[in-house]
Amino acid sequence: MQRLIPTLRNDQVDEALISVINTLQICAKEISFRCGQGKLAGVLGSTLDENIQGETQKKLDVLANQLLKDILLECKHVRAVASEEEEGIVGGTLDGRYLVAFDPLDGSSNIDINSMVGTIFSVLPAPAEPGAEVDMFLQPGSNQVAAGYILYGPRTMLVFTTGKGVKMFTLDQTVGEFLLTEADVTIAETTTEFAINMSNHRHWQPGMRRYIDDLLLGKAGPRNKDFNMRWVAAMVADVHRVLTRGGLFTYPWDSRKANKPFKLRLMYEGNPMAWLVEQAGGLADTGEGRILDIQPTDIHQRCGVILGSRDEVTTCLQYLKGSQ
Ligand SMILES: O=P(O)(O)OC[C@H]1O[C@](O)(COP(=O)(O)O)[C@@H](O)[C@@H]1O
Ligand SMILES: [Mg+2]
Ligand SMILES: [Mg+2]
Repeated sequence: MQRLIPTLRNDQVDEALISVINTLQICAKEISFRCGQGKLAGVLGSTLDENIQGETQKKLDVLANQLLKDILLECKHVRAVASEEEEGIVGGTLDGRYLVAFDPLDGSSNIDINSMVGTIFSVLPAPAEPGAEVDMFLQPGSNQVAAGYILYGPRTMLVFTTGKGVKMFTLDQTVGEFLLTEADVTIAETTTEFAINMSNHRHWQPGMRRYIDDLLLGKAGPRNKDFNMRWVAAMVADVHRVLTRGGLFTYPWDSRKANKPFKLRLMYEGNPMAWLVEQAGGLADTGEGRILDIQPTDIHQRCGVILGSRDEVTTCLQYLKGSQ
């Protein structure tokens, strides 16, 4: 099985970008080890702090964030990093060619129950002139040069794209290396599986309610087929399932909080996952357009997410537009 660096070289990925991805896989092994240790290393539970998103930070959120920051900023090709857990950006090498945005630990509520969590990353080009201001990060997802995630599950996996399809690597614990286990991931066009937090049903827009209600009617309803539902409560694991066996994943608009109609963050969750899904032949939309086309105005902004199997996403969008 092929190792990470030779695979990247085969794809003619730029050496500086290879170095950034290599740095990310070093972080991944360290975070994977800490997740595996759990209580043995005293890393479970919450801190007394809240992050910039107003959410309680878990000890592992803080630890993973610190590790990624420290290790990435040592890479001379990294100009700056932006994290879900940091208010502003953190500068690195002033003439570094890349910017890295990350969700250090996605699915934090799963940490203490020993369920799946992951790290999501997005690499953007830095502007030609040296410097490090927050505005550099405000680029649409279509500008990404690499994006992916590390899933800390029963197996630790590194999944990414550099614009040449989606590749999956599995961490071989015996040699401590990521080995290529899926060279060209493709999402089936049709599916009978969906993922949504059903407890928010009463807060969705009417179109989304009608779409999900029709899925639940199965063979007895207008869709004329039975659907299965899954919800891991970690986008990284739900998207991994979609990439592996198809499906639709959505965290749509909801009316619970007037000032926070969306939950998922564009730069750390929406964009990297959208690019992966598109590279695997699927669709990724906000409900009003392609996620990758959004021009960000804030590094912490949130967006609606509907992604996965092409035909199912298209059908969902038709319900939202009231044409179904
Ligand atoms: O708590 P809910 O409504 O099930 O939301 C789960 C969603 O929240 C998230 O966990 C947010 O990620 P963080 O753990 O990084 O805050 C997504 O990964 C997931 O899809
Ligand atoms: Mg997250
Ligand atoms: Mg997180």
